[in-house]
Amino acid sequence: MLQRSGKRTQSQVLMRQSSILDHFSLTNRGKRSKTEAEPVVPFSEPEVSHYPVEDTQEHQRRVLQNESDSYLIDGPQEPDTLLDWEKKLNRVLKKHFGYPFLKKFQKEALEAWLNHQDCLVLAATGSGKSICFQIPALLTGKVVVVISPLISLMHDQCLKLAKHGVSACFLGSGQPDSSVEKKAMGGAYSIIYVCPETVLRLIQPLQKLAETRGIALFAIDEVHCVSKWGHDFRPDYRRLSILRENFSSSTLNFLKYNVPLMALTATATVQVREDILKSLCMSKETKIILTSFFRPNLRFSVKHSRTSSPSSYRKDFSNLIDVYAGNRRFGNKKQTIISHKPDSVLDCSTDCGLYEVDKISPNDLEDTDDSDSDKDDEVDSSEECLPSPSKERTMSVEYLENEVDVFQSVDDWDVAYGEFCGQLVCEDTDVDTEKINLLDKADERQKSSQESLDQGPTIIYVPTRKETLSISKFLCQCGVKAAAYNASLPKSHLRMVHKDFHENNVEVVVATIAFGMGIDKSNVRRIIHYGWPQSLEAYYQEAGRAGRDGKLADCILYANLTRIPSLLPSRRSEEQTNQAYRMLSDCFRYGMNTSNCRAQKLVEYFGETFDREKCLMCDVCVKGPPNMQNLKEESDILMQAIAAHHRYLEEASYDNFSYSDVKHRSREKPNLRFFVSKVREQTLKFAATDILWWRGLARILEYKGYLKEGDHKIHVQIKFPELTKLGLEFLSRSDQTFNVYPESDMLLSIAKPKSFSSFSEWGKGWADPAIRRERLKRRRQFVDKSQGPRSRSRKPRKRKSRKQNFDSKTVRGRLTAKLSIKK
Ligand SMILES: Nc1ncnc2c1ncn2[C@@H]1O[C@H](COP(=O)(O)OP(=O)(O)OP(=O)(O)O)[C@@H](O)[C@H]1O
Ligand SMILES: [Mg+2]
Repeated sequence: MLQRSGKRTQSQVLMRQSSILDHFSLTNRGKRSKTEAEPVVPFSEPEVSHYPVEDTQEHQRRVLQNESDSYLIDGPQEPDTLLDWEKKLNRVLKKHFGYPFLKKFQKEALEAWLNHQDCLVLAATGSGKSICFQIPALLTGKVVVVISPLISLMHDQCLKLAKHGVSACFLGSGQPDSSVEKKAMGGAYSIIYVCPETVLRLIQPLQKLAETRGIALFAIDEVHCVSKWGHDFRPDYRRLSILRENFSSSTLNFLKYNVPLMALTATATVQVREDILKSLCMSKETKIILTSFFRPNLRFSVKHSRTSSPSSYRKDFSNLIDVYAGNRRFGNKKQTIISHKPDSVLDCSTDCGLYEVDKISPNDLEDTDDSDSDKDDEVDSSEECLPSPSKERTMSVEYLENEVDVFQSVDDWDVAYGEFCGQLVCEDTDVDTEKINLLDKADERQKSSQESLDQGPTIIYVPTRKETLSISKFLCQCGVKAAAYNASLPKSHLRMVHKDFHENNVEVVVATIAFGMGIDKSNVRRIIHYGWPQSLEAYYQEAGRAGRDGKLADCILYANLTRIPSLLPSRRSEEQTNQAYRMLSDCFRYGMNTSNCRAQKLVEYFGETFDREKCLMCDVCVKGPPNMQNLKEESDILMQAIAAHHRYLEEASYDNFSYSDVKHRSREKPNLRFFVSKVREQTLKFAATDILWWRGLARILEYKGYLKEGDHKIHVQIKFPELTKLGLEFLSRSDQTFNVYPESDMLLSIAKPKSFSSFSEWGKGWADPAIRRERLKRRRQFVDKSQGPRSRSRKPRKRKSRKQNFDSKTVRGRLTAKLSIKK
């Protein structure tokens, strides 16, 4: 029975010196003989129950025998054993995980837990956060409840634990499977993974579990999902404050201490951290364990690409194709790339280079479009690649809308519940500690900047579902074992791709963000982002799938650097939209950066002070920044145009721009393009300078605090520039130099002025006074001629009327008119 106890204050609780014994005081547990042989407990795939429900007690006894270190469970403990808990930890670590020692942050997290403290662990992707919450179960024999956002993640972790001899189960949010759930609540598993929706439903049974077997810890993994300011907000995570309320010593009188909360993430900005602490009602004494987010073995780079067509694919993936398909392409072309078990849903044949999901019943397809009208012209639809006529549909590009996966859904697989019984297997851990240590040294990293990568798979992240199919199809046609992964594909397919990926049967997974969090495969060698990510949090989280064995890995972002990225569609409040724009803007700036070490930019984004000068491996560190340029003249002229328009300097000496019609036009909010047209009009020298270049300069000026956004909204790139006070000061200092590194878009506009111009040649011509005069002259002649009898087709007349419209209404039209009047 659960009883309410008299209230005990937190300070009273904290006054008592805690000891490890407090954690080991088990209830309802019979003593066991140390000589008893360890049972061999079979490991099961999800949804296979090996123990009938009534065997729960017996099962629990066996689990405890198998998993926990006897001296920790059975008293009485000798004093030296208690003091030397580190030794015990190391023993558990070696026995179950095969690691020689704990990392510093892991030890700190465990110390916080031993002190009954809540703790927030912020550590890099792949640093080993999971062990922080897994070990308490092994040390105490109590249960650890882990709240996790995805079935796939929970499944993978249970599977790993089973191999490490730890029993675990996962409870998704689908139809409850009473047997697994009941056994879990009866204490049959050492670790229970549960999605937030389900844990909210299970509060009472969990309270009972806390009284019987005991709950050592609530771990909230991927805790950035709590925050509205994060990149992966889940409303159900926010309701997890219920854990603090319901598992505190003041609510449950059998508890001496609150059940500690351990929250963990690899991607939380300072704002997100504060939100987490508040939203989960974590205690004021919460220990914050902050380790470096820096991953010394990841080689970051950004490349320009249109990322939109097979011609871009050919160019951008040629290296990848060489790496994986080099031999196969020129060797035995007819070989079967993947030989699967007969029931596999995946098949890949090089005959047509197609990796297709075959014979998927319509019921399996969710959120996909039935019509074939949504054909993608860019995708090769040669006959052999088309789905065979069948009542059952074949999955192919034609059936997918150009939809996006905005977040990873909890039920990303076709299983909702699973149980895994621990059986120790000796596993080779891929972690090359020596290599990691080497890569932590600057000179070794510098050497690695040119090194080629070891063998291992690649993940390509794309924004839309359609691209997952078109790119994986393209790669398969080139002989690469590639698979698509997006939330609209059948869940059985997704599970199979996971399996094949982990078993090294797939070389490249082309995925939306649905294949993000929790992918813990040690030897992923490349993470390619093909298109702008929506935030640096998401980018770093996904990039973190690479090089988890500590060896060198590439993280390449291909993006169209000439385009301002847009937000992917999603339901957002106004506040969330602003935040989403802010995050996208940070991401855009990361791509535009040409002068700062990429790794430095990334870790500083998460509030870390980068303690070394550079990573020495990223594209910026290797190539070095471009030449610095003194852009004082260009900045002045742009800012003068802005200042003149906004009447800041109306009577001042900057009357190069005599805007008599400022008042008239002040109702229109002038954007950057407008000011650039002013500059072009006034200064012959800049008549042909591309808008891209000015866009870069405006961004730099905004970053320096000289310009600000004029419409008080958040844009990815400054849109309606206005001068700040600082900008006015800057403008008034004529002697000053303004040395800056041109950014990516500026460099591109210089390197390829034509192809990256967002003004047409026609438009550019209007900006050049000489060309404009010539054109107007020709137009007058044309008009004179056309006074006579004429026979005209409809099209030119239409064009003319559009032009007239343009002339009378738009800014450039007015400029033209003004100039022609002057003339
Ligand atoms: N003390 C240790 N010594 C060596 N390897 C370790 C240690 N702790 C964990 N690892 C290894 O680190 C890898 C990553 O662990 P884990 O999945 O817990 O990372 P994570 O920090 O949770 O990453 P993510 O943020 O991506 O979820 C695991 O495969 C594990 O084998
Ligand atoms: Mg993790």
